[in-house]
Amino acid sequence: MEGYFPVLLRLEDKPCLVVGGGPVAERRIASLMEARARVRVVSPRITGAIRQWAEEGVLEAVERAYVPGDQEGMYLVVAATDDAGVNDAVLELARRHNRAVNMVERPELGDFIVPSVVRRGKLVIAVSTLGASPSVAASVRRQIEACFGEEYEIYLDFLSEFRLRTQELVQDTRARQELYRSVLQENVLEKIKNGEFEEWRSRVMSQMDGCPPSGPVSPHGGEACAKL
Ligand SMILES: C[C@@]1(CC(=O)O)c2cc3[nH]c(cc4nc(cc5[nH]c(cc(n2)[C@H]1CCC(=O)O)[C@@](C)(CC(=O)O)[C@@H]5CCC(=O)O)C(CC(=O)O)=C4CCC(=O)O)c(CCC(=O)O)c3CC(=O)O
Ligand SMILES: NC(=O)C1=CN([C@@H]2O[C@H](COP(=O)(O)OP(=O)(O)OC[C@H]3O[C@@H](n4cnc5c(N)ncnc54)[C@H](O)[C@@H]3O)[C@@H](O)[C@H]2O)C=CC1
Repeated sequence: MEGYFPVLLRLEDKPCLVVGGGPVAERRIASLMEARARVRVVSPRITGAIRQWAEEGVLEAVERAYVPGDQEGMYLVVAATDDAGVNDAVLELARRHNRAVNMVERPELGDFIVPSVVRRGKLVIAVSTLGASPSVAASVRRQIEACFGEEYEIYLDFLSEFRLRTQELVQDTRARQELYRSVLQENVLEKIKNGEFEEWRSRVMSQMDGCPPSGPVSPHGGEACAKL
């Protein structure tokens, strides 16, 4: 189980097939939908949650045994049945068409494995033990969750906005980097936690807006357009 390439895959609107409709399939479907993939699930039995998603129209559920034609046009495939023969057939056909497959019961045969994930808005932390122990992956994930709270979502949204604004307003690369570094030195996470953030943020952003192009501003709350 070596030689994996960790990536974040863009799946928005991509057709993805999940074969099988048990609890493991349900977990895969939930994360595919979070990535806004177009999910088709094929399985004679489906969990209550999958049924509900189908009724809400957020996925397509085909309630019968898998047939090869189900894979047509699919970008990515999850073989999640409890039948090794079916999972093998899914894998074999997908290989012939260069589709990426996740094999939930013998992951070493598939093309990718699914990590345990912490999401705080734009902060995404994926943990994997490469299948050695999913329980350890979940335990590490819980420890990380305790270290990186919800405040990171607001923090990264702000940094993203600040970065775009500085790119628009400050042409000089060095000045831009200095400005960005100085905002990183501000204790923004603390401000978010103790309720001072919104006021500080609007002050910083309105200083930015009031500046002539190329005029750096100070995020310290000092004078607008002051040189750093
Ligand atoms: C290879 C992989 C599949 C892939 O993606 O290709 C895989 C494989 C297998 N898991 C098994 C069992 C369990 N899996 C979990 C939980 C999770 N499993 C997940 C991922 C992965 N599991 C991939 C490797 C990830 C890595 O190692 O880093 C998570 C992260 C994501 C998700 O599945 O949604 C999610 C945690 C989410 C979270 O909480 O953060 C639990 C605990 C629980 O359910 O609470 C148990 C029972 C306890 C135990 O066994 O540890 C079995 C044995 C089946 C059997 O023997 O019957 C196999 C098959 C095998 O090992 O052959
Ligand atoms: N990757 C992981 O995290 C884990 C993997 N597993 C393994 O994953 C497999 C699935 O686990 P569960 O969802 O708990 O199993 P499950 O037995 O609850 O569900 C199996 C599903 O496969 C469907 N199925 C069976 N034959 C089919 C066919 N010909 N075409 C389409 N669908 C078919 C069934 O209708 C059912 O919905 C098991 O083999 C288990 O060993 C188990 C636990 C965790």
